[in-house]
Amino acid sequence: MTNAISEHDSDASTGIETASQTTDGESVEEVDPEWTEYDFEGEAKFTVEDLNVWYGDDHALTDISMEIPENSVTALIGPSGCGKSTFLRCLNRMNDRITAARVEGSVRLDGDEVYDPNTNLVELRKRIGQVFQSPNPFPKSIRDNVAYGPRKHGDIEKGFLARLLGRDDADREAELVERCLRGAALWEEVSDRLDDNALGLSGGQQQRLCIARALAVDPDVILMDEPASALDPIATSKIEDLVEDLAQDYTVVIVTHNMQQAARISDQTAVFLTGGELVEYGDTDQIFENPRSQRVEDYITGKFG
Ligand SMILES: Nc1ncnc2c1ncn2[C@@H]1O[C@H](COP(=O)(O)OP(=O)(O)OP(=O)(O)O)[C@@H](O)[C@H]1O
Repeated sequence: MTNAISEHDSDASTGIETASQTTDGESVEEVDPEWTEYDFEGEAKFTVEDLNVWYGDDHALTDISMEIPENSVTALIGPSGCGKSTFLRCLNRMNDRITAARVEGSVRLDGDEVYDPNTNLVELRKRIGQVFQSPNPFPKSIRDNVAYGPRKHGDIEKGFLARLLGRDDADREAELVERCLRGAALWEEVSDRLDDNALGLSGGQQQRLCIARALAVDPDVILMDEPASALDPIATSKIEDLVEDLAQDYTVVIVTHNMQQAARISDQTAVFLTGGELVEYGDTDQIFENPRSQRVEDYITGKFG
């Protein structure tokens, strides 16, 4: 499968690198559309076409077109301010919450247009879980954190009223809490204190709890924005192992500043560079061992960024 191509005017037929002039006369390598073509086996979970985002007059993402394969880990890397988080937020329409943000283009999830005015945002965000940079559990028990989404969406009925109406799902809830905590590799550490406050957990445990909370609404996709940046190396390594395991059942898209982490855990890597451009996208091994763009090579080898 060949993904859509960005619309820059470079010479794709020859694959020869071209250069354009910036306003200050500096020569900048132009993006070759072939660098963002990515052939992969299987189905695309997301198909992004001609995506542009502005914050007021600031053009944060420029003509992004790419397909994200299902049941795999896609890493988004690039220097600070290149639009990685903005791109992630486009996938579940979290940019809708930012008044200054304007989004144009198309994002399809399993073929359905995410930006269709009739898209049900509650359903969309049930299908797309999100984990943020800093762990943000609710100040409630471990159990309540995991069960929060299913209770809110009415998938689990619990409490006095549910008991009165004969709809108490206590067993289903216990099963769900265990399954999600196991899915987030946390069960062994907390199974004997499910009613303790989640804020008493370590940072790494809290982040895995947030992953368990995301799993509880049965999503297809998990978006992660630097989920390990606030964690120590041991907690980071647990999150990395977990991300690799999650990709067996979920489509994971992860923003990371840590290039070694992207190289370790992702199947494919998208490199965004200044100006909000997707400069190169492909198999992670290829991107790190044999990048086609000089700018990507310079970024990966630490010459800039
Ligand atoms: N809420 C916002 N309002 C206005 N401008 C924003 C907003 N969020 C991001 N931007 C701008 O959009 C551009 C891209 O930001 P974004 O946070 O997506 O980049 P990033 O690559 O994720 O950066 P970092 O790695 O530092 O988190 C930046 O110029 C940023 O200042």
